[in-house]
Amino acid sequence: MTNITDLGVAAIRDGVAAGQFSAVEVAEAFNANVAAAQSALNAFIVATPEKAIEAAKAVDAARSAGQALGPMAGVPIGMKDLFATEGVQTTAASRMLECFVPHYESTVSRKLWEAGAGMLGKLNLDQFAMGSSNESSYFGNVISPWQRRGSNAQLTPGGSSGGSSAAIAARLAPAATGTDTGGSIRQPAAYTGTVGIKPTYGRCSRWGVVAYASSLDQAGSMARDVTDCSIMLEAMAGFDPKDSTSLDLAVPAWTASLSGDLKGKKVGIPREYRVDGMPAEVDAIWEQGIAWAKDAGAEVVEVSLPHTKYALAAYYIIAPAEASSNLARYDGVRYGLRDLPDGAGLQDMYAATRAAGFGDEVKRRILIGTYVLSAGFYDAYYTQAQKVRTLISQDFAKAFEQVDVLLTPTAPSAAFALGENVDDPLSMYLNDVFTVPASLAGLPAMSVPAGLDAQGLPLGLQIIGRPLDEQGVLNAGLAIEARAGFTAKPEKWW
Ligand SMILES: NC(=O)C[C@H](N)C(=O)O
Repeated sequence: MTNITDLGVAAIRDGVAAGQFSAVEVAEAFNANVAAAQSALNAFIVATPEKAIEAAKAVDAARSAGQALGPMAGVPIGMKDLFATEGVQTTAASRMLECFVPHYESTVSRKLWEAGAGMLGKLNLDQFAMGSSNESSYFGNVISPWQRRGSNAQLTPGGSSGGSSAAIAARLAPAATGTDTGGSIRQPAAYTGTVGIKPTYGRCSRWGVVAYASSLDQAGSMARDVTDCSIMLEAMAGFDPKDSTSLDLAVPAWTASLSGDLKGKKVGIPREYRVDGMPAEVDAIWEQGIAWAKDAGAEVVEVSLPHTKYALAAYYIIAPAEASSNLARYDGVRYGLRDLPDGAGLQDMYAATRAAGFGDEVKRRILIGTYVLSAGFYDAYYTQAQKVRTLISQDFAKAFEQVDVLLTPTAPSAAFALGENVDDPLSMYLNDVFTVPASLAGLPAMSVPAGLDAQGLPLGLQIIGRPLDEQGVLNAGLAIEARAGFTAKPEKWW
């Protein structure tokens, strides 16, 4: 029999339901992989093997009693450490929240437990989800299970959901939650040969998710194939009165309607995504993706998204602006770290707490955000960026009059080495060039693994859909997945 830890969400759930193995056996197998990989990969901030076993026992008992099982029954998952989990440390990979143990459960995680999933632990990430490489984590960066052929240089698993992507690729979890503000699900998925979907803004509740940039933050699912991502997203999504931006819409039966047949569909190729200096292999995989879309029956047409070149700049104004406001709550008074130097007054406490509790990248964004919102610069930066955001949304709306989905590379390169961009924030931000436009427009988008580059590293293709058309995105993803036949996995060195 195949190793249990090579199985995905659907296979585990169906195997447990059919009695091929127990949920406890599954949880034990993944718990063992988590423990064995921790010192090498650092994918988890806290492992919770007992939680995984507890949930598995409940599923096994329900099965024995002949009760109906949920859509994630018996599936142990990793939880990005940005989701509040009752009684379990929730850090956002920061010193500020190192000792924060919530008294409540985020809506998304609660829904997953209700669907029968169990928690393997809290996954590492970039601090407050700010970053593209995982190097801003207070708990040390995650190390990708992937390595370049013939090299043991350590690579990034992407970010900010890098613990999630690394854990899935290394078989420490069959699936994991992610959050995506400007690419944090899609880019790590692309770097690790995994699948990740960010749904339409408002599909998943943000209640109980540590806030970064509230008008952009969106939870989503990450797994090893499109079907598994779809199953998990269905369990996570849905209206939540506790989140004022949550969409009051029923969750469609995406998984039951999955189809990789693109006959009658139009796939758009945005001209402006052909940027100078992109590695030839990224271009080549994009061409390959176009051929696969045609093979699946789609008509492929070129479209224009004329304001694309302003997206990155607008994102790195809007996201820090919102972050500077959201992170004002960490003042040492209410919760989180408090640094109260001897004889200090209130202002000194604020300053000392924030100096000690935030890492450099978080401070950089608070500074940028505060600057672009300040009286003299608000119109020049923040208002301009909001106008650009509207233009970008209009570009997409126009393109979607012509086509059903868009196909692009997910990232401008394969995974880079740790340390390579860490002192150069601008080149780090450039990683997000293909992912931020869909974020600014609140559109559903996913990354699907498409192949390996010459160094043996995964490359991903991005599919962007109309608002609320997760189905169209998933179907196009399935069509690409079926043709890419991506089965590569990292060679085990940890
Ligand atoms: N959170 C994200 O979506 C990651 C993005 N690279 C950022 O730093 O904002």
